[in-house]
Formats: sequence, C-alpha cells, structure tokens
Amino acid sequence: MASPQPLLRVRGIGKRYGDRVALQDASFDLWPGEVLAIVGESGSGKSTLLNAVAARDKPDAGSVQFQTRSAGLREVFAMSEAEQRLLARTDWGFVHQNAAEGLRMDVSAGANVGERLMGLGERHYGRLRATASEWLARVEIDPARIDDAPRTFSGGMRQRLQIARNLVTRPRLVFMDEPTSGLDVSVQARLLDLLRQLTRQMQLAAIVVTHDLAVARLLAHRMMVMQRGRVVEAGLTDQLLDDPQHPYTQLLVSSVLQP
Ligand SMILES: Nc1ncnc2c1ncn2[C@@H]1O[C@H](COP(=O)(O)OP(=O)(O)OP(=O)(O)O)[C@@H](O)[C@H]1O
Repeated sequence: MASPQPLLRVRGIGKRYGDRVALQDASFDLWPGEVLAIVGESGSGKSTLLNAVAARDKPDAGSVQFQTRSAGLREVFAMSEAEQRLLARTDWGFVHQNAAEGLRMDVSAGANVGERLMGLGERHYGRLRATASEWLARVEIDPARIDDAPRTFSGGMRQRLQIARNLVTRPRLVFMDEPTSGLDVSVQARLLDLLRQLTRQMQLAAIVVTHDLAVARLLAHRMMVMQRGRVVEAGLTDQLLDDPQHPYTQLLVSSVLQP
C-alpha cells in the first residue's frame, strides 16, 4: 500500500548570506524509497538546499518535516539538538563529496563502520566486527582491510567506506553531496552502480546533489533543477531529461549532448 504521508516535507525554505539570496522558496515532498536529484550549475544553491534540509545549516525561512518512526511528521528545526543529532546518526545519513569529511581517517575501517552502531548502543565486540566485515564486503572492500585506516585507501575505496559507515544503521534517508565527483571515470561508474544497487535493495530514500546529469539519470526517480537559488523545473527524471520545459534545463541538457 502506498504510504499516505511523505518521508520528508519541505516548504518554502530560503537562505541568505548577507545581501546574497542563496536559496529562495524551495518546496518538495520526498517519498519513502525515492531518490531525488538536485542539479544546477555551480553557485545555483544546491548545497545550500541540501544542508538546510539535512539540518546542517538552519534556513532563514520555511519548514522541514520528517516522518519520524515514533511520532509521525515532525518539524526538524523544532527538535532539540540532541534529537537532531540522534536522527543524523541513525535514520539519516550524509555522504560528503570529500570522503575525509565523513570518515575518521586515522581509525580503522572497521571502527569507522562500527561507530554508528555503537552510537545506537551495540557494545558486543564480536558482533560489531562481524557487521563491519559484512558491510566492507557489501561495498566491495576486501574485509581483510578491516584494521587498516582509510588514510591508506584509494579515493574510490574511501567513498565506499563512507557509504558503509552511513548505511550500517539502516537509515531511511541519505543526503549525498556530489558523491562521485573528483573520482576517475571508471571509479565513478562502479560507485554509481553500487549506490543504485544499495538504494534499491534497502528501499532507501535519498537526495543527491550533482552537477552531472548522467548521475541523476542513473540514480534518481525525480529531479529538481536549480538556477540562481530557485527551483526552475521539477519532475520525473526521464521525462525531464527527454523533454525539458524550462529554457535553463534545455540549455543544461543540450550542453551535455554536444560533442
Ligand atoms: N557560507 C557562505 N557564505 C557566503 N555565501 C555563500 C556561502 N555558502 C554559499 N554561498 C553563496 O550562496 C550561493 C549558493 O551556493 P551553493 O554552494 O549552495 O551553490 P551550489 O549550487 O551548491 O554550488 P557548487 O556546485 O559550486 O557547490 C552562491 O552564490 C554562493 O556563493
């Protein structure tokens, strides 16, 4: 049966930095298991929107409501800091473009994965290690590397470890900021495949910021296009890319198609 209420309900959020309007009047719903891509050129407000919705940077206006497991739709900014932190560590995940921001680079890969489970109260060493090992395999890292620090990993491995660290608590919503940028093309393709597989298997809802329409095409059910802080077009990914309506989206799509 379709869920009667969205997982996330965003209404009219906006953000200024001094005189600069970084984000204006953004609204959308995200449904359980749905992947939404936010696309647009550099400076269009994608990260501002993601950080506002993920409660990392409070917007100046608007509302963000999340469907909590225990108390239904709740205004995220009305929660206490402790409640927001718990949400961020359990039911939400955040995958940074730069894996070093989302990992502890000097502790072992196993500890990086186990940490969120410990935050939920798991203390049994054997179970923590077994789960970490399972997750390493799941993100295609050799479990024999469990005691190695991510500092010794390649860029692609670090990003896969960051994903394992986020998903081990089985969150329902993951925010991703340019998760594949800055990696070699072949590494990107493998990572995208993995993300697509995991989001589907785990029925994970995700908001993915990307400047790359191919990433949106591969991962996202729906897309929002941003220009100068505003959402100029939104819709189903295939429809939007095959038949863009807004001149700016038409420009984005045609610039990718040009040789
Ligand atoms: N901390 C800040 N202080 C001042 N201005 C900011 C700050 N963060 C963002 N901005 C401005 O807000 C606007 C939106 O920036 P934002 O980073 O959200 O865009 P973006 O689409 O994510 O770009 P990019 O792809 O380059 O990260 C830009 O004009 C940017 O210069």
